[in-house]
Order: sequence, then structure tokens, then C-alpha cells
Amino acid sequence: MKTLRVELGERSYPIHIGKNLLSRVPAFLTEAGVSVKQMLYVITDENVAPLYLEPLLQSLRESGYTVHSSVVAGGEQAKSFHVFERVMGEVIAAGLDRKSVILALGGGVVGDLSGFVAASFMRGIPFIQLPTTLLAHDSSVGGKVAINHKLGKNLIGAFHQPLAVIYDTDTLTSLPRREVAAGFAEVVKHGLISAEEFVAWLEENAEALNQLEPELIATAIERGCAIKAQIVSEDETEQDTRALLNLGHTFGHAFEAIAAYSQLNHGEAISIGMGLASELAEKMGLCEQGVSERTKRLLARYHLPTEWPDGFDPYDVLEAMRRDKKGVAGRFNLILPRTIGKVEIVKNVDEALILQVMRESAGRRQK
Ligand SMILES: NC(=O)c1ccc[n+]([C@@H]2O[C@H](COP(=O)([O-])OP(=O)(O)OC[C@H]3O[C@@H](n4cnc5c(N)ncnc54)[C@H](O)[C@@H]3O)[C@@H](O)[C@H]2O)c1
Ligand SMILES: O=C(O)C(=O)C[C@@H](O)[C@H](O)[C@H](O)COP(=O)(O)O
Ligand SMILES: [Zn+2]
Repeated sequence: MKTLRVELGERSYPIHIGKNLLSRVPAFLTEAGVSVKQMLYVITDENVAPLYLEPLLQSLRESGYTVHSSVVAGGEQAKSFHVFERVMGEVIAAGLDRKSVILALGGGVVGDLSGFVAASFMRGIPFIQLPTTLLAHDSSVGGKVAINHKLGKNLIGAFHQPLAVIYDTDTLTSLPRREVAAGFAEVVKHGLISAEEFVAWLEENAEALNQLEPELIATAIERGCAIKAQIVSEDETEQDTRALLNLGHTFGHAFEAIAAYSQLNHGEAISIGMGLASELAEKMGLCEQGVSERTKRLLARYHLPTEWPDGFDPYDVLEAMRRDKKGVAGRFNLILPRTIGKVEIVKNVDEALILQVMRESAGRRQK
């Protein structure tokens, strides 16, 4: 097992990464100072529950904890007002109090939803992340918790740090192929924003990583978590540099919202977004020619899309991008590459140029 730390003063917490960690959750709870007098509440989804919920509940009960649970639908639709209201009702009915602890057992959807339930119930109770997807190496770290609105992604949320992240990498063996690929979008993103040599390593080892070779995948997760933890420690509430973690997301979130959170998953949407961001940067002369080609080739090696998806109109995407949280006074503030392994926040990007890049990508698609 490897343990990293997110350094945030009194809100600091460990990220434990390793095999068979779900069976050790009671010990990690003790380490985190959670006593058996505190009621636990596990939130998970319909795909994860049959695989991992019962053994977890059993080990917690055997250790003396009182524990209840909720199971939500699988996928992005669960990050909705409707599901939030339902789970909140179940949590209230179960008799949780201010000392109770929520456990988020699942991918980024369960993590974001459960974290927002924890941030809102009685104005905030502790929660613990038990990630079960590759993508969740990103979502379980950093305390961004949220649900979606039909007009925009993650528009209703909070910053609420977990007490701990317990990442059992054995859970990845049951992930569908499409979700493995989605997870690599955020792994690649972590390389593109901060570490050229990590990108080169991802290029070299793509075949084995796609097969989830255990040692390599553990290294990829550790490196991704470490990059994220460092950025979050420097700028917890995204006053400045945390925005770099948003590479590809202004485009990606717009696709997700327009498609009513179906058709493309988050990893696919931001993969297309990273392709578009790299083209835009080249067009603006921010980075040398070839950065976009290398970015897209790497994403394609992880079976991710990088070109315009069917059924989207560039103008609609541009309008949806206006609701991005980085935008101020209607301006487009985007994260764009300077080179492979270095990105920056570029303010007030010309919308005609953004539209042109999207139209060109849509045009290539139609050929
Ligand atoms: N808070 C953050 O910092 C942050 C960062 C990145 C992404 N996100 C959010 O994360 C969400 C995407 O997360 P995701 O890709 O993990 O999606 P997800 O949670 O929907 O999981 C993907 C699918 O895999 C299933 N699944 C999960 N674990 C499984 C397992 N071990 N075996 C079999 N099936 C399993 C789920 O039921 C779901 O159908 C998006 O809403 C995105 O906005 C948040
Ligand atoms: O943690 C962050 O900060 C990120 O931007 C990580 C992203 O991968 C993640 O998708 C996040 O939820 C996006 O945040 P948002 O503020 O753009 O909704
Ligand atoms: Zn993301």
C-alpha cells in the first residue's frame, strides 16, 4: 500500500492506494478518528452495490459500527436534484446526526453526489471517499462536490474535503472497458498539465496500462493523485492555479450538458475537449505545431475520442461554454497548453476563434 497526503492544514487527509483495502476500512476509520459511536451511511450505485456493498457493510457491522446505506442509479443521471433529494430523505429518515459519517463507495458520480450530501446535511458532516473507478483517482481527491443542473455541469456544489481516501485498486478489475478508457482521460490530463516525462511514460506503456497491468496502473494512479494533491494543496478553492486541472473541461462540460448527461461520459467529453484546446492553442500561437497531434495520438491510444461527436452544433456548444465557472463577465477563460506538460490560464479568448476550431473539427468529422 502507498499513502499520499493532501496537505491542507487542519483539513489534511491521507490517500491510501493499494490492493484489498476495502476489507480494511474499519482500521482506516479508527486511524481517521471515527469511533463506533458515530453512525455510518454508505452511498453507492446499482452497479457497484452487487459487487462490493455487502462485504463492506458486514465488516463495518462486525467491527461494531451502526451502518445504513442508499443505492442510486448508475451513471451521470444520479448527480441530479431529484436523486439528491431522495438520498437526503433517506439519510434524514435513518437518523443521522452531526457526528455521523458518509462513505462514498463508487466512481466520481457517487463521490460528487455523496460529498454534496455530506456538505449539505445539517450544514456539513464528515465523509470518506472509497473510489472504485480509474477516473475517481481524480474525483476522490480535492473536495469538489456537486450535482448538475440541466443548464450546466457541477453548477450546484461546495468545497468539502473528505476525511480520507481509501482506494482499493482491486475494484478496477470489474470496470467496463469504456469506463477504463474514461479514467485514462484524467490520467493523461494530469500529465499534460504538469509533467512531460509522465506523458512520455504514458506513451511508452499504453498497451500494458490499457490491460490494467497491476504495478503500472498503481504507478499511474499514484502519480495522478500526487499531481492533483499538490495543486489542491496550493489553491484549495480555485482562486488561481487549481483551474489548471480544468484542461479540456470548458468544452467537455458543454458537450455533457447539451447531451443531457448521456451519450458521452465525462472522460470522453474532456478528451474531445483536450483535443480542441490543443488545436486552439496552436492556432493562437501559444504552443508549437505538433502539440495537438501528440495530444490526440496519446488519447487515441487509450481508446478515447478526440474529434467532434455526432449530433452537436458548434454554436450550441459555444453558448453552453458561457456557463463555465471560470468565465467572468461573459468572457471565455480557458486552460490551454504551452507545450506538452505545461498549461496556462488564458483569459478572454476570442470567441470567433473558439467557434472556428470547433467548426473545423466538426468538418473533419463529416468527411
Ligand atoms: N470532484 C472532482 O474533482 C471530479 C474530478 C473528476 C471527475 N468528476 C466527476 O466524476 C464523474 C465521473 O466519474 P466516473 O467516470 O467514475 O463515473 P461513474 O461514477 O458514473 O462510474 C462509471 C460507471 O462505472 C460503474 N462502476 C463504478 N465502479 C465500478 C466497478 N468497480 N466495477 C464495475 N462498475 C463500476 C458505475 O456504476 C458507472 O456506471 C463526473 O460526474 C465528473 O464530473 C469529479
Ligand atoms: O478538481 C478540480 O479542480 C478539477 O477541475 C478536476 C476536474 O477533473 C473535475 O472534472 C471537476 O469536477 C471540474 O470542476 P468544475 O469546477 O469545472 O466543475
Ligand atoms: Zn474532470
